[in-house]
Amino acid sequence: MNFSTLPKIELHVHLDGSLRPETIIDIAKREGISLPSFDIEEIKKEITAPLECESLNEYLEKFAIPNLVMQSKENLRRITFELFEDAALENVKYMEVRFAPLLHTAKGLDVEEIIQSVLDGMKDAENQYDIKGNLILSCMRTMSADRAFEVVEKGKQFLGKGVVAIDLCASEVEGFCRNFVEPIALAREYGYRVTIHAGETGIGKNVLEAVELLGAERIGHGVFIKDCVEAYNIVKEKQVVLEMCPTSNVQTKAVNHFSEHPIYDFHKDGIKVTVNTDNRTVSDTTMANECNIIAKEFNISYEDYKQIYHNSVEASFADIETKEKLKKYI
Ligand SMILES: O=c1[nH]cnc2c1ncn2[C@H]1C[C@H](O)[C@@H](CO)O1
Ligand SMILES: [Zn+2]
Repeated sequence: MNFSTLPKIELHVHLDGSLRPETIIDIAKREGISLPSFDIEEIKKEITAPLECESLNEYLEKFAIPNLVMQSKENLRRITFELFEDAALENVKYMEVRFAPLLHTAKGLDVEEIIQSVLDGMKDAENQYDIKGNLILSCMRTMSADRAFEVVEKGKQFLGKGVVAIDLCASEVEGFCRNFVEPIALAREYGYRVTIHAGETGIGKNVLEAVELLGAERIGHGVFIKDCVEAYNIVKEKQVVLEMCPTSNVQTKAVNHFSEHPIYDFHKDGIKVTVNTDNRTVSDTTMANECNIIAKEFNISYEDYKQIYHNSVEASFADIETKEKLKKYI
C-alpha cells in the first residue's frame, strides 16, 4: 500500500506540536524572540522528542519553544494554515486540529481572538486545498476546573462555525477526570462533542472514568485499557473510539517498541481504532509514516486500512454531508 497517495483522515493532532521548524525561526527572527539557536538542525532537536524519550512529561517539555511564536493573531493563522497545507499535500482529506487557547494569551490575546485566528488559518487552507477541518479546544488538566470553564464558555460562540469538541490534555495523573466533571458536563450541554486524553501513562482506569464521568465519545490514546478489564469492556461495548498515535506512544513510553503496540490486537477484537500523528513535529512524523509503521509492523491488509479509515469517518465530529463525501474517497 502506498500511504502517501491513499486518502487519510486525522482526528488527533496538536497545533503547537506541529509547527514547521523554519516557521519558528522565521517568526522569532522577525519579532526578536530569543531561541536557543537559529540553526534549523538545532531547533529541530529542541522541538523533537527522540524515540528514546523517557516519559510523557519529558515529551511535553518539547512544546515550550513552539508556544513562544504562537502569541499573535497573524502567527496563529499562518501556523494553522501551514499545518493544513502539510496535511493536504500528503492526501489527508479531513483533519481535526486541537489546541489549548489558554497557552496563547501570554502577549495579551484573548481566548476569542485566539480561536478566531486558528479558524481563519483553517479556512484559508480549505479555500486552497482539497481538505476540510474542524477544531477541538483542549483544556490543560494541569490547570484548574475554572480555567476549563473559561474555555468552554468563550468557545461556545464558535460551535457550528468550525469548533466541534472539547478535550483534556497535558500530564496525566490518576483520577484527573473527577476534577473536570462540571466543566465537561457544561460543554456537553452546550453541544460540544467530547474526546479526552486518557490511558496514556499506565492508568487504564482513567479511560473508564473519562467515559463514565465525562461522557467521552473518543479517547486520545487509551493504550492502557489493555491492563484494565473494566476500561477495556466499556470501550468495546460502547464502541468508544481510540485515537492512537504509534510514534508518540513509543516516545512517551506507553509502549517500549512498535511491536508491542496494542492497536492491531484491539482492532482484531472489534475495538474501533484510528491512526493519528499526535504531533507532526514533536513526534517527527506524518500520517503516511504512522500508517506505514502500523502496516509494516502488523502486516495489515487493505481491508484493515479501509476499516480504520471508515472508523475515522464515523468517529469524526464532522457533519453528515462531510462524512458522506469522505466515505466516497475509498
Ligand atoms: O500526547 C499527549 N498527551 C497529553 N498532552 C499532550 C499530548 N501531546 C500534546 N499534549 C499537550 C501539550 C500541548 O502544549 C497541549 C496543547 O496542544 O497538549
Ligand atoms: Zn495528544
